[in-house]
Amino acid sequence: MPSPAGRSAKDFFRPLAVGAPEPLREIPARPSRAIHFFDPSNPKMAAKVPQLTGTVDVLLGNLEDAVRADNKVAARESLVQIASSTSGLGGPDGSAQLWTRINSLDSPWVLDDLTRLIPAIGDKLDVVMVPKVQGAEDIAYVDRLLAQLEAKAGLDRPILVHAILETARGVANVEEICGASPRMQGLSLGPADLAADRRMKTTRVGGGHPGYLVRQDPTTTSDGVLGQERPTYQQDLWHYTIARMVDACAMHGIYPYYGPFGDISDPLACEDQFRNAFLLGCVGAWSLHPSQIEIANRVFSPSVEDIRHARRVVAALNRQGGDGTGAVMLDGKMEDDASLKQCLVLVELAEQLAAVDPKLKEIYDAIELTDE
Ligand SMILES: CC(C)(COP(=O)(O)OP(=O)(O)OC[C@H]1O[C@@H](n2cnc3c(N)ncnc32)[C@H](O)[C@@H]1OP(=O)(O)O)[C@@H](O)C(=O)NCCC(=O)NCCSC(=O)C[C@H](O)C(=O)O
Ligand SMILES: [Mg+2]
Repeated sequence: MPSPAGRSAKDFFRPLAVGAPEPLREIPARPSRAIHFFDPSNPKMAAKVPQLTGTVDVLLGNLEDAVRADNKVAARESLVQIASSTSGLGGPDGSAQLWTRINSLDSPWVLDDLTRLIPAIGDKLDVVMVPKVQGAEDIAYVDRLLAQLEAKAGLDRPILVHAILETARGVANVEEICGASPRMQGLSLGPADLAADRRMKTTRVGGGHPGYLVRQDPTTTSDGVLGQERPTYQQDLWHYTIARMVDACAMHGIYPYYGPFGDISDPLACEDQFRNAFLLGCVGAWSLHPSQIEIANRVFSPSVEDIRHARRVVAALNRQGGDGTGAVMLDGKMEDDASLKQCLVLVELAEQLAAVDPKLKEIYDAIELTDE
């Protein structure tokens, strides 16, 4: 059966242009806890890039929304200059990955974004983020164009594609978007555009809303008097979309991310939003301001307690049968093959992060298990 993008299984991993690099069979699990956005046309932000390179997993030169229309060309040119001159940025050996967010596919800038960036800095660019993706057809367009540009530039590794989920149609088509190309690296939630497209009645960039709540039922005392206290509980506006995104990504072996949290002055609520996403299966989030990098790095790294517990479960199941099967009691709780699999997700993530983050490696290496 053809894939949604129209390719049969046998052609799925064929390059889309003669001379283009072979598509990857598996998307590498490169740490990307914070995708840090900067406007390359803003001299102050551009000047901060070299010092951010050692502190963040991904630096993203943003060309789309938040870049003024009269700065689009300057942003693109500045990104070329930054990528060419910043050591440790981008490419297979970069200490920080280099991503860009191109303009939307219906904009007057996107064609020049791709035709300028790929020949100039295609060897440095790890991922191209595509905004406002509606369906597999949008990915197919970018896929073919990238293949042609890669072939022309003589690149030897494929540039990956990341889609932002920020239209109602995009959400409806989320599974076909994830499976549209072997270039698909992941998805981010774009809560601001999605809210507008859905005609939600919010005015924020991500996060919760005090009006979206559940109120406790009225209580009555034994003599039938109505209680005064009716606590309310704020609900998560984004739970449904993030859960759909996580399932679609997991099904296709690619990575889900929470997007932006616009209230820079509320680090606590930002941390909560990021943590909800982490617990639901996301691997990272966007950082819009340098202060959000530390929040994302911390939240999307498993805690010492999580890793200690996960290793204890692995050790307990191994002690029992040697092959990790069966069931054991640990701290009064049953642990079996399924909890072992969850623990392994955390242990593997810790190993991947420790490989790029020496401080974290030291912390994880120092964890002692007391059961043996
Ligand atoms: C939000 C900001 C406009 C705030 O900027 P500013 O007022 O300058 O903040 P500060 O004075 O606190 O900044 C301190 C210094 O840090 C530099 N800075 C600020 N932000 C960044 C950054 N992202 N990268 C690098 N450096 C940064 C400032 O220049 C100050 O420097 P100095 O004076 O020399 O000390 C600003 O942070 C900003 O514009 N951030 C990026 C916004 C962005 O990318 N938005 C787009 C993504 S969200 C989106 O598109 C919505 C989504 O698509 C959806 O639909 O949901
Ligand atoms: Mg948007």
